[in-house]
Amino acid sequence: MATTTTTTLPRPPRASFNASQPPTSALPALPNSISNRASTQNLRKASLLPQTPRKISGSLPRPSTPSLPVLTGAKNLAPRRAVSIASFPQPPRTGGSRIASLPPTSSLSSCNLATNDEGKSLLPSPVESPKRSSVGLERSPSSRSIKTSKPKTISVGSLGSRFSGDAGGTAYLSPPHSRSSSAQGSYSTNATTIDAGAGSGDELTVRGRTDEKFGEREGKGNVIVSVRVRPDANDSGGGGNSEWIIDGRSGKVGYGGKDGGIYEYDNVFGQNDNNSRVYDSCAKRLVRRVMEGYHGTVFAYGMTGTGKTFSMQGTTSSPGVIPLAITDIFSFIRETPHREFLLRVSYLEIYNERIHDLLATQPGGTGFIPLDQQMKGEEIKLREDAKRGVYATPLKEEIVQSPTQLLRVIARGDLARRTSSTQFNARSSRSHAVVQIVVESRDRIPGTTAGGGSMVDNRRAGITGGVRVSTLSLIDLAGSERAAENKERRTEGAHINRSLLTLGTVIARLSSVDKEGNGKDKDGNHLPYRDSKLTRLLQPALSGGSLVSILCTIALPPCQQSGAANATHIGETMNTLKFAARARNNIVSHAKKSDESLAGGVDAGSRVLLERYRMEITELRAQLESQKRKEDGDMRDREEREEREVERHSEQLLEIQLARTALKERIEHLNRLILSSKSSGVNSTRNSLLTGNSGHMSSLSIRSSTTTTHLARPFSTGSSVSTAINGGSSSECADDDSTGEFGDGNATLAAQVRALQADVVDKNRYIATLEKRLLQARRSSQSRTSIGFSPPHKVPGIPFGGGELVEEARLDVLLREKDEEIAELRARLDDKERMVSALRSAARKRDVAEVGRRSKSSFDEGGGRRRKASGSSGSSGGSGGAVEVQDGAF
Ligand SMILES: Nc1ncnc2c1ncn2[C@@H]1O[C@H](COP(=O)(O)OP(=O)(O)OP(=O)(O)O)[C@@H](O)[C@H]1O
Repeated sequence: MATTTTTTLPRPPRASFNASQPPTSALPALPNSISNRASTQNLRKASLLPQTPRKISGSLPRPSTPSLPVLTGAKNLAPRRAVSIASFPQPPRTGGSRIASLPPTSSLSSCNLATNDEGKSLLPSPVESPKRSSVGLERSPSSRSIKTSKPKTISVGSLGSRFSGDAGGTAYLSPPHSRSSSAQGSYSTNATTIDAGAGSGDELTVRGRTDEKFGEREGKGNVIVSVRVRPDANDSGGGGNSEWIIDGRSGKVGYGGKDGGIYEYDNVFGQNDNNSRVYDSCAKRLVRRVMEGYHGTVFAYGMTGTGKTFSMQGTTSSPGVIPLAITDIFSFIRETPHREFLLRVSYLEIYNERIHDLLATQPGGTGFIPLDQQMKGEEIKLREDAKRGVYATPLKEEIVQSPTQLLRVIARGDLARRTSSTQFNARSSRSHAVVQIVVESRDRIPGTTAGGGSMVDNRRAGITGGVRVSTLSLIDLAGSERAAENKERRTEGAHINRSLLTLGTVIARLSSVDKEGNGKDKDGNHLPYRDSKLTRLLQPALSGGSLVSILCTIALPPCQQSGAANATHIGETMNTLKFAARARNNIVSHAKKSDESLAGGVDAGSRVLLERYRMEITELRAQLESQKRKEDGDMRDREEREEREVERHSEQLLEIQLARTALKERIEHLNRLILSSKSSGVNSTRNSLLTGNSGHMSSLSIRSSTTTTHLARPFSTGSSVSTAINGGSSSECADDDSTGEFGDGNATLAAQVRALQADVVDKNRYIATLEKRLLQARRSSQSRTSIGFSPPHKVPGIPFGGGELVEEARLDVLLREKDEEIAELRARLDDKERMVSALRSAARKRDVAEVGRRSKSSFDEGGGRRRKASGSSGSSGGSGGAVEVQDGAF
């Protein structure tokens, strides 16, 4: 996973290791302390040296020389700073590549062995019988035999006997084998040939390499105890530690001085062994087993400043057990596609016998809760139940999905962890810190009994595989400090020491635990797990339910150190070595793969999270589906409603269409009416009657010419308009209006007047009709508007109902046109009326003139006759004139 975490936590630099100041701080003395050489020997016999008849395979190739190489201390080793794991760019992949890049491990990292002139060891040899030691330990079928009181004795000559003997020390062979440690006899694991499923259930059993010539089976066991020697920053390599034996090949560490002894471990790491090698040998297999379903615990033990935190956390350039384990966890997940995993992590510390949640955050996730506040709040307690074992509650657990995320979470916890400056470590951990990674896993495809369908189908059908839960605990213990200067440090130190002492006691008494596995020793006394929070928390691991790897760190006393400080340092180092030896001998692990809990078989309260999530997902899915069904139903209803709406709208549209068509037809009809009234009948006929009218009338006629062009013909000047002076019906006039009564056209004038009057009446009637229809059209338009039709779909750019508005607008335009037309017709009627009155007055004048002319001519004719026939004719003419006047006054 190519993630990078480059943030360097603002952690104060760790103090450089001061080799000139021996770490006189003490781990609590083991119950069986050794005070003198004799007692050392006894101790070896009694407890320190492997008490089980273990078999160190004598058949393994031995180095040609038994002499121990000199421990070459780190020359001018620069002080190193322990950095939080958050500062690691990305933990390098564990595996072959890393191992290949490791610097060669010294085949035997030890101090100069004190030898005599003949080259014989001057070490106070605990060897009692080379024969016994060379044969090694015989493994008993029962792991309990490991705790027999038979002491294991090892000759110095046997050191390194299990190694190839590469003098150059460049070939680092398999780490020393582990010993049997299972009560059921299924404990020792081979690095590559574990068959977890074989044998008794899921207990680890060894499948390969049972050849007895190898004696004890090679491979790693359920309990691995390793010792790591921290490089001495100031050691010039001059051999100041000549009394110490550090044999990485044989896994032995010894002290040849007073109260010394040699102890054997699964791994011994010297100054050249880096964190990567330490992880590979101590924890890699364990981590993989945890991923397969076993519980696993790794813890670092040692006095202050010896490198516990350095080993667990590491540095940017040399990541420790925790980041490397995280990398491996995710590698495993990647390599196991047929299973699905859920990881949750918690991080607690035990400080002054109180548990603090290092991941606790304020409500709402805003910031870390200071530990002081936590102390005031609800106390975190340890509880125990059959399923979960011992656990702390309430404790925040975070679900993590990537190595980076997991590293960040742990880095956050590191920041909150208590550290203080001690005499030997400027940033000494003052608390025991426990990272717990809970791994839940299950098969992606449930077994064939599950129905064989797809995973989704099976889940839908409620068929699910079981969930396996395992826990990896990574613990960095606090280092003790005896000579604390201030009170706070002393209080801390007292708590630390007490808990470590309890741990030592429990481990020491594990050897006497009865086989029933009830946590009591042979005398029926309970082991004092409850005497400290640390041992209580470690109880499941120490009592055999888990794979265990213990890394004990020591620092050899600086060469130049002497006196009391040196003695204290040596004493503390020996205590660590004894603790490690006891742990190795006494802890019995019969770790089993945890059961796969089936959803149906587990009550809701204790149901594993993965299963709970799975159930929740199923429930949510069901909810989603029912919601979808409901939504589909709603959608169908809505669609039906919309369809009905659309139908209604289209019906309404149709109605509008029909109404519009009807309106159009009406308008066309009106137009036709207007046109016909303009183009034929009244106007044309009657206007034609105006032909020959006097010129001054033309101006009146022109107004009508917009619609009747033939009116443009001017009246001929001097033409007379005839009037039916002599009576006669208008019809006659109409029939004969072109010639007039007198054949001179004057008679047509009256006919014209009549015709125009008829035209006016006609037009008035027509206007009334138009007005009536317009009124009707307006009313129907208003009624449609009030119905409030809305078009089914909104036309973009036109507001809702825009189609109707457009239609309305068109109708309005038409109505306006009609109004204008009516106004025009009225104007024309006015013209015509004026024309009629003008004609009338012209006719009157003409009639008057005509009457005058006729009177005059008859007068003239009467005077002549009177003159001719003696006559008195003047009176008759006057009467005649009176008649004309009467006639003329029509
Ligand atoms: N194997 C090592 N190689 C190089 N430097 C080391 C090694 N082990 C420890 N150191 C250095 O020694 C110093 C003390 O180490 P560390 O803090 O890990 O000790 P510790 O055992 O955790 O102490 P404490 O119990 O006080 O917390 C650190 O500066 C660390 O870098």
